[in-house]
Amino acid sequence: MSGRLASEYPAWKKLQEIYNSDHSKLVLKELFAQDPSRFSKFSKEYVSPDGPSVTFLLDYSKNLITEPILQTLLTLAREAEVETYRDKMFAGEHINTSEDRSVLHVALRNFNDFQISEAGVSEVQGVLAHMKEFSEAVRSGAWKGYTGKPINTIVNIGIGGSDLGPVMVTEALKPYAKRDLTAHFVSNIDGTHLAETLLLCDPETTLFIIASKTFTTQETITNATSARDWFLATAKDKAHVAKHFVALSTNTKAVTEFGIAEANMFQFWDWVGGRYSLWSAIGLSIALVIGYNNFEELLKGAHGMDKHFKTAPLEKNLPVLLALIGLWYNDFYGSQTQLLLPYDQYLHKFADYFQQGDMESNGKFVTKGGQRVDYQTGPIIWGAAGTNGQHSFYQLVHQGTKLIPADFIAPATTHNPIRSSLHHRILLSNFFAQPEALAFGKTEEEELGPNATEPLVKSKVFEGNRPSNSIIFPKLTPATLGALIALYEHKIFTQGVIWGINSFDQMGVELGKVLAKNILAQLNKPEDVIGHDSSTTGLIHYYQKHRQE
Ligand SMILES: O=P(O)(O)OC[C@H]1O[C@@H](O)[C@@H](O)[C@@H](O)[C@@H]1O
Repeated sequence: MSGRLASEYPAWKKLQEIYNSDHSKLVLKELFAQDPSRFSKFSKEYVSPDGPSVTFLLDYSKNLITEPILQTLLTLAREAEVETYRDKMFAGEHINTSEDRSVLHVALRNFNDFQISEAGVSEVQGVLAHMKEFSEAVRSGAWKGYTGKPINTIVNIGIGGSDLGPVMVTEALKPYAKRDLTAHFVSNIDGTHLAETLLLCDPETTLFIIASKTFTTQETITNATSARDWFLATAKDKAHVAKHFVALSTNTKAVTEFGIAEANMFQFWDWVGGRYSLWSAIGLSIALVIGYNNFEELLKGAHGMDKHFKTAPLEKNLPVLLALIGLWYNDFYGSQTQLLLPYDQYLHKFADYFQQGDMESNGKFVTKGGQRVDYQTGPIIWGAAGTNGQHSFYQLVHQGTKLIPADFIAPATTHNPIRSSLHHRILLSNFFAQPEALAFGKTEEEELGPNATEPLVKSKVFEGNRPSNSIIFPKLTPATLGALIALYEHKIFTQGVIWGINSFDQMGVELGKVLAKNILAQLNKPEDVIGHDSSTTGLIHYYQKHRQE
């Protein structure tokens, strides 16, 4: 039953035994030498079941696994009832127990395949139709600003899940963008973020999209209020707000109180988690930038992966395989982090996006049953795009003292084939070379030359045996991106079920918010600063002494 300690499952204990007795024998160079069919055994092609064509190859052969280890990991998934919990999610059961909510981002991209009865699900199509109509009106120029000019700039104001998804996807799908519609994203409460953005905007031609599930988030409401003030300083009449401000939210009351008419609100529901919300009305900025039809392709690509996750047997289920391999390093090898390395400049926000997606979902130390876990849960996610990382942090990945599993992700074809795709061939040669170097390294013997000195030779050794997955797909299309995002979403889900935690709440973000609110009320005068430790008090006093308003 999910909510149990993962360490209690028989397969977990078996994995620990295997690790203890065998891990020093798991040497990639030898595993590949012993088994010429290792690649075909440990790689799988995903082909979308229907809808827009999506294919990719997942090669997981460069991992420190054998067939028996993989089988034991799969047994662990079965003991943790991953399939049952997956089906509960798709059925709309309230698997987000702490908030008593269902978890239904899959319902946002459901094209009549899954029967889900939950309040709001039947409204999804209506909101999509509203998004289509609105985005087409803005893109065509039919939607006019208060002086009759068409919109040429959009500013999405939101934070966390109401920012990162739209930012990542609009960057990733830039080749599909309407280039004369500029999109900005303001998230940080730091006034610099808004101020610098407004310098690039004209009130007559700018549309503000206020994206907030709760519509109470301090950063977003403060930024939205300041943006409205800026707009009204020129537009004067409050009635003009209707042409320049729309809201994406579950909170109709707060939206209308802010001054945005219900007709300009795009609804979603409490069963959409913030970090799973780009598929909902939160995706409006995506639809505006790449067009509604491309947005729908993104949804369909994700839906294809949902069907795969829902129906493929565990041993062929790609999100499950990624989850199990990641768990092997996280819980038995003691790996603290997981790299996401897209060799595609358009995916330069992919790791940022899944920092929230993974770390807010699985950064939990208590099971659903309230027990403190005695094993590691969610990994630290990090990464960078293309070869940039190679010239900065890869040194540590290759020769440092830590084991850092990495996912390499790349398209076979570029959207920018300059110089007959020369750049892309160089990029991909690195995409192929890095996992090879990580896995197989370079020995002292290979390094010995006529003038070799001992320390120099040692410093040039690559121990190798550093694991990675590689994902390669034909081209970065909206549907392919949708499938890739859903792949990682379901990986996170699978790991969360095995660890017995609730991947769908985020209690850990609350304490800081409460403390900041209290401190904000004390910032005026030194004598107001009470109830803190000496460090916090000292820091606030220093600020009060040096600030200039
Ligand atoms: O969309 P709103 O409600 O403004 O929330 C924005 C973000 O707030 C944070 O504190 C987290 O809870 C995130 O999961 C969420 O995406």
